[in-house]
Amino acid sequence: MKYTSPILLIHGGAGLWRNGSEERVIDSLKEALEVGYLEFNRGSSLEAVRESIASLEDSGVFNAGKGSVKNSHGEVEMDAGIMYGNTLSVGAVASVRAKNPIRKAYEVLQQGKHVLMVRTYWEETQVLSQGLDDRDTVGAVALDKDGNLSAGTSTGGIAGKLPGRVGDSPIPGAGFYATKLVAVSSTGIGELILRTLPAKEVEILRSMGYPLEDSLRAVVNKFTSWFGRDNLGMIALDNQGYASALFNTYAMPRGIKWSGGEKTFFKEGEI
Ligand SMILES: NC(=O)C[C@H](N)C(=O)O
Repeated sequence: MKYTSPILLIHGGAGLWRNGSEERVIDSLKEALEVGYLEFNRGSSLEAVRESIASLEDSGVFNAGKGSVKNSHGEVEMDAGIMYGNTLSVGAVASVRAKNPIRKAYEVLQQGKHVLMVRTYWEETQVLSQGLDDRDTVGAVALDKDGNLSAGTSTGGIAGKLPGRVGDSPIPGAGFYATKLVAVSSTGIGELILRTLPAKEVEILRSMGYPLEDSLRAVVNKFTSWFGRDNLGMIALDNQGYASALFNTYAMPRGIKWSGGEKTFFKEGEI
């Protein structure tokens, strides 16, 4: 569907969400939309993406930041990436410990010297583990009033992963991507996403002239035909204000806020 800018679209991860409390998840999405949207008053879409993701990281409800799952050594190692479409600037961190990995990714982008930094432990992270094994990755895409698009994703990865394992989330073209035309954030099984680069594929189709919704659908359908179901979710926004969110899993909590209103969904519902 088409929305009026500024637009902020976020997700809380595609998955089974078996033990997830729908109410807490939706409340956290609403809070993140609120916090992120405020940034449109003072910053660009990049800051809206950073702040909405930082809010989701702090909520403890998702597998990112405070709620990150543990690896096979019982430790937390997180991945995050952020991209500003206008300049194709990227900042990403992989296998790190920090309160807000998305802020560290933003710092890497602002410094402009490198794209991806690994294995830096800024702050010890409290492990929240109990009872919420279905919590999932978070991501955001935004379009500000000047027409600038940004995208970002943050995750604790996959529970029980080997130390040093890096997923798709900090890799541009895989876990996120943004240009002057389109912004995308992916969630799902990193080992499959890394081999197929669905965020970049959406960008390619959209830049060939296909509508955003069709581009996203083609990529998710191809992924499902290759690998089966329960492994991918994506959100995307283009510079015309078209937004879309598709997934092949049981649920993908998601929400959108635009100049005319706000919507949040857990399972069914069209963005
Ligand atoms: N649930 C997720 O989205 C996990 C993330 N894509 C990873 O593989 O690290």
